[in-house]
Amino acid sequence: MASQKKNLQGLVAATITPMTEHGEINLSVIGQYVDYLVEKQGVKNIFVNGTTGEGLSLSISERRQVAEEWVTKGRNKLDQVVIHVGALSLKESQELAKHAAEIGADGIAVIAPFFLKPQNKDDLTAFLKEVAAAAPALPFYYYHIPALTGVKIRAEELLDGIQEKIPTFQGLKFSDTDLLDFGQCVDQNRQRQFAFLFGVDEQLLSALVMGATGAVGSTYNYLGKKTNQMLEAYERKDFSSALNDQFCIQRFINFVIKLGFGVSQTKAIMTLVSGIPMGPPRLPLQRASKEFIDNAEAKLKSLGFLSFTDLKNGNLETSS
Ligand SMILES: CC(=O)N[C@@H]([C@@H](O)[C@H](O)[C@H](O)CO)[C@@H](O)CC(=O)C(=O)O
Repeated sequence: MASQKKNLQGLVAATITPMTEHGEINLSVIGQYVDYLVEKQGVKNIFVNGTTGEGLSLSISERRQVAEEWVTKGRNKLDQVVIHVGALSLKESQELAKHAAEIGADGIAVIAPFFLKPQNKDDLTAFLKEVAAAAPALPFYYYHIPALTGVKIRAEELLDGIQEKIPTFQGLKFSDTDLLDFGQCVDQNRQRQFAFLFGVDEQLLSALVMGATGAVGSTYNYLGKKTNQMLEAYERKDFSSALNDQFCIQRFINFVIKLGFGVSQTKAIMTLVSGIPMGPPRLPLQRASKEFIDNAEAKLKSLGFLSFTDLKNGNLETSS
């Protein structure tokens, strides 16, 4: 059984994997990154080696090193460190799950294998069960991100009876806009103590209404403070303030989505806002353009997310 840890709730930053200019993982800035999240953004939970962390673009050895560094540097500073251990190979996924347990992570998460795909709920459950069994003392989260995996099995369907198959099942990270599916996951599992972590940052307020217990996302790296403000307003039932905060966050995300927004752009924005060099993304992703960074910076400033005094001398190498 999973050890009784306190529930994962509130904001969880989907961490970026810092890289050197030569494209190697850069562990040397992770300590600084932990302090930034805790002190500047008020974010004390992290999700490592997921989409934002380019987990699937790293070698197994790199994933182990990155996970270990976050756990080590986060000790006594972070509340929970969840490691994404999903992989196409069951064996690799099990190795990473086992490793996460050995290094003292607080939980593991797994996406659906996306090349030779599970055809139905039973196939997917069978895969997840084998991974979870490799770390029997760790809380297990299913990471639902159908737009990227192409696996469209509804989360509601997957959750039906899952704890009988996977005793360590602890919750769902739901990175999709289907609020019917999300709402039904919550509704049908009210008697269970699952964590329902929403993964579409620009729609978090709607998901809170639907019963989200927390959120995992890329923007909490640099908009954590603003999003925490929204969560606090929601908690005290000040829905008008919460909506204003969500709209403000949406204005930024809407703006960058129109410019073209993904992991590369997240790395550039985080470098700009935190001053910690995140480096380039790994191929096939390309660096964010200088034009994108200039526009994003202007928008951050106009929305009050960044002032001139906040700007550090981040390494803003760009493609042009
Ligand atoms: C597709 C994608 O990357 N989605 C992000 C969101 O945080 C997303 O960047 C945000 O909602 C802006 O659209 C997260 O759900 C991903 C995530 O949690 C992860 O990096 O594992």
